Amino acid sequence: MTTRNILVLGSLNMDLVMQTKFCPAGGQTMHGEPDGFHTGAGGKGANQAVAVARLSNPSDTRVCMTGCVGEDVFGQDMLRGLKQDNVDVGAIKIIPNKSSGVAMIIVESNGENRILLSEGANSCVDISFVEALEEKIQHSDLLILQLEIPLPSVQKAVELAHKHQVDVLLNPAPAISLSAELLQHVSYLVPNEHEAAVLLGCPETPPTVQNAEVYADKLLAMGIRKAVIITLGSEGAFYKTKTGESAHIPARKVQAIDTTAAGDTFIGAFSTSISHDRPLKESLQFAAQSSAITVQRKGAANSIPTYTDIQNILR
Ligand SMILES: Nc1ncnc2c1ncn2[C@@H]1O[C@H](COP(=O)(O)OP(=O)(O)OP(=O)(O)O)[C@@H](O)[C@H]1O
Ligand SMILES: [K+]
Repeated sequence: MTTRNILVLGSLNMDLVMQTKFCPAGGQTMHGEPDGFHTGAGGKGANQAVAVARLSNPSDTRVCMTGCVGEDVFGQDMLRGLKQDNVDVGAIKIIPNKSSGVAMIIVESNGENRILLSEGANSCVDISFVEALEEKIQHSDLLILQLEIPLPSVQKAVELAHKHQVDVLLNPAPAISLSAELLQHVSYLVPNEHEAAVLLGCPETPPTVQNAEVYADKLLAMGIRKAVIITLGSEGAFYKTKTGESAHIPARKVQAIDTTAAGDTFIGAFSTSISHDRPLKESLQFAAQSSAITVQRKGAANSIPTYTDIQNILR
């Protein structure tokens, strides 16, 4: 059995969530819901690393997370959580006198969210940080990236991966338009429908199952090396490869309770499967199956299923 090494370079954030009947006005102090506060480790980078680790067979896959946290309790907590999930945290840098990235989330009882982000230590993932990772990138089978760290660092990482012929999966979130210079080094581009529309300069008209192939063709034409996979929420996903293979992967029909981390689960499951050279379509079916479990559970990283959960369901 060949061991695969998957490297995730990206963000680590602590979510600080407060539930309240309504938000205080300026200058006002009020109580939130009793027991209405909780914290949860997040950031797309860390969530995707957890997803890969949980959905891999631990005997044949090693997952390494790299990025930056601050010198604070949140940073320590995030490192501890990742270690519990068997993610290698040896390449995460603790930045002195910096706060970790945080998301302050106020959830009103009518379900409306207000979110304030502070990138904190994530902004320290600069070009020199990425240059120091060259050997790690070289010895990886797949590099997973998102856009919650500075863009020049993402560009540098794809260049290093290209230099060492390492496959890159890019989840272009949050959505921005990207240069051909960056996209030409991406093997697998995995946007959701909104990110696909922004990449193509038509944010008002996201793709649907019916016309996703047109969008996938245009994204492939921007230089993607192997495949474009557009996720479509409860409609599943659509993929097209450089060689012309395409299909709609339907989502499983389930009662969704909370779709947070669905996309991260999808990417984690797909990544571990494709890194072991399983067929693309089979890898995407595994991804759809895994994320269908995530949407049936409340929460973010804690709602991502494990390899054993999937085995039990299949049994
Ligand atoms: N309601 C649902 N029922 C079943 N599967 C779902 C549902 N929503 C999402 N999924 C699965 O999760 C995958 C990813 O979802 P989605 O396209 O919403 O990603 P995303 O927008 O990146 O998600 P998020 O930002 O919430 O993590 C879909 O392709 C689908 O397979
Ligand atoms: K969830």
